[in-house]
Amino acid sequence: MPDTIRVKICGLTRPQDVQAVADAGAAYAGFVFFPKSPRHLEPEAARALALEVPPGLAKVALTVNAEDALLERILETVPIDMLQLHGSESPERVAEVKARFGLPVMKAVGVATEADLPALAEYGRVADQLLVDAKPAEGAALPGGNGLAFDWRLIAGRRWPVPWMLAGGLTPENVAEAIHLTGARQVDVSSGVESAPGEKDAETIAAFAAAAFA
Ligand SMILES: O=C(O)c1ccccc1N[C@@H]1O[C@H](COP(=O)(O)O)[C@@H](O)[C@H]1O
Repeated sequence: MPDTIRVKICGLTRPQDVQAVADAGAAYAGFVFFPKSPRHLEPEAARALALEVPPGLAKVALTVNAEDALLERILETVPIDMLQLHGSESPERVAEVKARFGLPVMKAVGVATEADLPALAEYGRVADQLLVDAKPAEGAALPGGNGLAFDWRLIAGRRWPVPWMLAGGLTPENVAEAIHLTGARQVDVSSGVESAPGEKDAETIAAFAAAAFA
């Protein structure tokens, strides 16, 4: 893992979002394939955006409990570098997706209390990366992308066997404190850099990255 902070901006929907993410010096650009999300893209639309992504910026496909047919359709259409599994996929399913599709897999794990932490160690044995996100409220429509933070002190000083990203309710205003408290070397944001659900804001993306790198 490089010494500098790596930033992921998730839920890009327009060519200007790709440009803003590249200009901000982010390391990952995320595309959401989940129809309930305001950031959802069909694979053909994602392909057009992915082709605009410059080299060096990794393209991440976010899915939620996707079946093989959807993963196949995405990967046949869109040049993707990493899969982000953001549903209730079991460790066995994570291992299966990794083996079947041959791409690095990042598994999102929701955290609300201490009781959620063992899952991180468990998924850390099968995933290539972990995404430590806030656990959504009971009955929430989306398993992520809700702008909800968790108590970062829960993971202060914790380490896992694979690289991990911090997510959940991050903004330009709080990302430096989140990094300081948790020791995260990678951060992921979606709604915290939007002017409206699904609409990324270039200035806020730049401000987020600058605050993370500071
Ligand atoms: O962004 C979405 O629409 C989304 C939909 C379904 C699952 C996850 C989603 N986003 C991921 O959620 C976290 C936190 O987002 P936020 O910054 O709190 O809005 C992040 O990892 C996104 O990749």
